[in-house]
Amino acid sequence: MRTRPFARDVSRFSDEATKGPSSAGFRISDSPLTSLGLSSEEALYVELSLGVCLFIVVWLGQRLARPKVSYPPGPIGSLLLGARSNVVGLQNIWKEYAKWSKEYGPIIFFRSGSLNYLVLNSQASLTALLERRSRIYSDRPSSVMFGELIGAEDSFSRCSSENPRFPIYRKMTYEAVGPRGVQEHWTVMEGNVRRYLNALRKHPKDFRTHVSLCSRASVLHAAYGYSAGEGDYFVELADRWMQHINNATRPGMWLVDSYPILKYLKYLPPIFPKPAFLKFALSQKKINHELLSGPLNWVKEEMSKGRAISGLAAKKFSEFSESGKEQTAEEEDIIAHSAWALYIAGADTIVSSIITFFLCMTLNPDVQSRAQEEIDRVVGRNRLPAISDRDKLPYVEALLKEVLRWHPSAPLCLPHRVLRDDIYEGMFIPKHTIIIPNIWAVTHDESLYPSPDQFEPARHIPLAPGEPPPQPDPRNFVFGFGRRICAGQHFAEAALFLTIAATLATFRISKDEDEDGRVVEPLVEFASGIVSKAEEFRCKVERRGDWIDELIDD
Ligand code: HEM
Repeated sequence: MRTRPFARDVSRFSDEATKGPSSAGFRISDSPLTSLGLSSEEALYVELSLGVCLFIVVWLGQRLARPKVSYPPGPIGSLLLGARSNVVGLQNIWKEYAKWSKEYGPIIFFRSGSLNYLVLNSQASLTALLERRSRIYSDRPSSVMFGELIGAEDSFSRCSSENPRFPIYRKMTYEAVGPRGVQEHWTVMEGNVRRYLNALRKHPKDFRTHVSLCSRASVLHAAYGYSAGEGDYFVELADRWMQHINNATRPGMWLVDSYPILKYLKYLPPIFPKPAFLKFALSQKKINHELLSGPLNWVKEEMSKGRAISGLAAKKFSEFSESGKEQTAEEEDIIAHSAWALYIAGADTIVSSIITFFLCMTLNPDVQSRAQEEIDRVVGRNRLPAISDRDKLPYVEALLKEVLRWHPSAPLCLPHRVLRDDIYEGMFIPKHTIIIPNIWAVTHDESLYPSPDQFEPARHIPLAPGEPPPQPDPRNFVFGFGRRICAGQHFAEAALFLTIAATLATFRISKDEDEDGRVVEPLVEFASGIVSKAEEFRCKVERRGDWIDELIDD
């Protein structure tokens, strides 16, 4: 491993340097070389030459002491842009990365400007690095775009693992939506699911809009105790934010991150047109501010009127006022960012998975019938499935896992960064390399999931009672890794189960027909971006019978 043995002594040297030559008591005429008959100028030249030789010897020694390892294989790309030119602009880049494995192996290294990237395409490398070495692999890449230009470096999902805020964020969200905290939200989720079913009954073609409102309403309530309704401003704002940012967070997207000098273009006089990346930064900054402060101001206003509200933000504000401690601006900012993280990270990921579920049901009528048969048998037709039914519905549970596997809503996870130089299987991974965990490649790895493109929930059901399922649980990958694992996994699973089970209990999803009665095949394509959703596709959503009206009436 490469070490820097002199780094620790730097402060000592700089201390002496600041004292200056007189305090160090050193004068050129004191040099022992002058006693050998050399003039003071000659002594100075000799000493400088010796210094340079010593530096070269130490530098060479360090390089030779470094183990003989090479970088992992990968594409080189163009001279100026590195492999950035190979990745930016490609659709569904996770598939391209997975294909690269055939040429380079499961671990791929490439450069773009000043940045190094490492794509991990295999379960083995993800587990070995991001799980077992999570202490050094849980950092996030710093970004000129999202840091200096937008000012989001301290936000939860972007902050460094060394940022003192990081453990506080994790603790706050764990309390709010971890295995115990999530139970407080079940009733609200069930209410939102019932409203969603009602909307679906009235306007089945608009299922995407109903799914989006249902999921966003649940996370808004968990974060701020806010109840969202149709046409809600905060729901619309989060949708706008997602559309704006989803593609913008792709690794290698911003040239200013690879070439930070470009940031100085912000000082161009106004007569020059503003470059597109600066325009993006400005509008993103504005919308971030609106999202961060809007719902939080609503919480403060409600609390100032003496109204009791739930949610992470109100709970934390109340804890401060009850303790009698003055809350600092920094503490308020931490609460704001924790609540914001739930609001932002939570909704679109759930929406993506539920829309994937609609697509899978359109394509796989047999799977749908089998799940409905299980629900009818276990839950009956007199009530909607509740969270307490989850253990009793193994096929629905397997279907949920298969939705997460078939199209993970965050196919490339969020990027991690390694804090120091590392070596893995004889390959050198330099400090600050950006790690791209290719979740999609793992959930479509033929050796783990035979026929990976087929939607087959049975792969998650044990062949005999008490045995483990035949194929790995995709939840071990789709929610991320190590210390950065998704903070809302328990919340997400509960929301997904309730929405999927209730939809199956009450509606039938099938292929649509055109005006001439011909079957329309649904489009099976997914948008690129950090959260990837199925593109618009046609399907038919019908009530399973009149009896469902009684179940879903408010
Ligand atoms: C199907 C639903 C969801 C999926 C597939 C998902 C997936 C992920 C993934 C892959 C990451 C990155 C993990 C890593 O870097 O290793 C992540 C991070 C995160 N997720 Fe989720 N997520 C979902 C729902 C939610 C929900 C409902 C919430 C909150 C209510 C949430 C909150 C977060 C937060 C705060 C982070 C950042 C964690 C950090 O940086 O330390 N997620 N999620």
